[in-house]
Amino acid sequence: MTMSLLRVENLRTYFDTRSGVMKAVDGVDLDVREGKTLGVVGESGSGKSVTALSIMRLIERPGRILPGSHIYFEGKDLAAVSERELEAVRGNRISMVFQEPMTSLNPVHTVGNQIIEGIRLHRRTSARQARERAIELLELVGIPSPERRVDAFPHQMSGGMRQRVMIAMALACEPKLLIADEPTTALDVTIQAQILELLRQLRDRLAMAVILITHDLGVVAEMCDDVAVMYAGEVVERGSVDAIFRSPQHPYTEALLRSIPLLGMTQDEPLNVIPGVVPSALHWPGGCRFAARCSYAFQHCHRQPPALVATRSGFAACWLRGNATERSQRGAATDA
Ligand SMILES: Nc1ncnc2c1ncn2[C@@H]1O[C@H](COP(=O)(O)OP(=O)(O)OP(=O)(O)O)[C@@H](O)[C@H]1O
Repeated sequence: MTMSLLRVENLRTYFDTRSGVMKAVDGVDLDVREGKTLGVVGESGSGKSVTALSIMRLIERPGRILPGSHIYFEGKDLAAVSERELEAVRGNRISMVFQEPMTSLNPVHTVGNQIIEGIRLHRRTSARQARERAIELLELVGIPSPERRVDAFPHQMSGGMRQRVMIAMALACEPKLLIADEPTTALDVTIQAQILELLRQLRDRLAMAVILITHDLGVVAEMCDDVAVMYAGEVVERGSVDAIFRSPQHPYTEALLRSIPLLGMTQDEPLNVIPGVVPSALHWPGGCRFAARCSYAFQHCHRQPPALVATRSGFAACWLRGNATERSQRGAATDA
């Protein structure tokens, strides 16, 4: 059994907007095992990015992480530590790679200087040593002629190369956990595959854990050990990829799996799209949030929210799955 590296419990992140309180993340539990990859999947707006940003405590006003949220990592609750303590973790023990490298890289500095800045923020090294380490990192992420590329500016590189630079920056301090939020969405399909392959190699070589946020269950199948399925600000199912792909217990997971394009399908064959839309984070429905789109829903589903309880594939929040536990006991159920 692999040890837990990160445990998120009852994470709630709300945004106070003019129209009301957006309950973007509303009681999320996650578990990331040491050296393993957790895929976080779900439709747009389900709260994946807000969850990732909350783990790093990068939520800015009007957003707030609510009391009672816990982010346990290396013996600390990151939801409760001081900003100063957090700075020692961020970019050092936990790093993040975002979707669009051009918005994260500074256009007026060379990529080398940006990597060096990251290294020197957390490590006492001379400028020369840091530059050598930057070249080493560029080589590690597969950038050709790193001695020359270290002095290049972001706009002189292709999208794929820039994403490699972002990964190099994230790895500068050999983090125990890398959070990658849709790291390949902005890239061409062939480059996407290369970046995912690079992430997989680096995870094994550096023995780090990865949280991979994606829309794409095909990517989860290839890359991840565990998966958490998010819907409307909650995790509705989680467990090992093998078990959940073989035997999904939540109707939403089932529907997502049915919507994966299969090899050999022609472009004009319709995919199984899930009818209906995700409800608004301003007004989550009172019962199961998926009930309005669920073909199995019965009356009770619309009234009472189901708890996340143990199933044969992991944990699922569905009244069809022997869900006798009330929501107030959710914590106990997820710890079981
Ligand atoms: N700064 C903000 N102010 C108000 N609401 C926000 C803010 N950031 C996110 N939200 C809301 O939080 C909800 C969750 O957003 P989030 O970006 O986490 O979804 P996601 O699952 O990552 O979607 P996508 O796959 O499109 O990135 C959305 O309803 C979004 O509108």
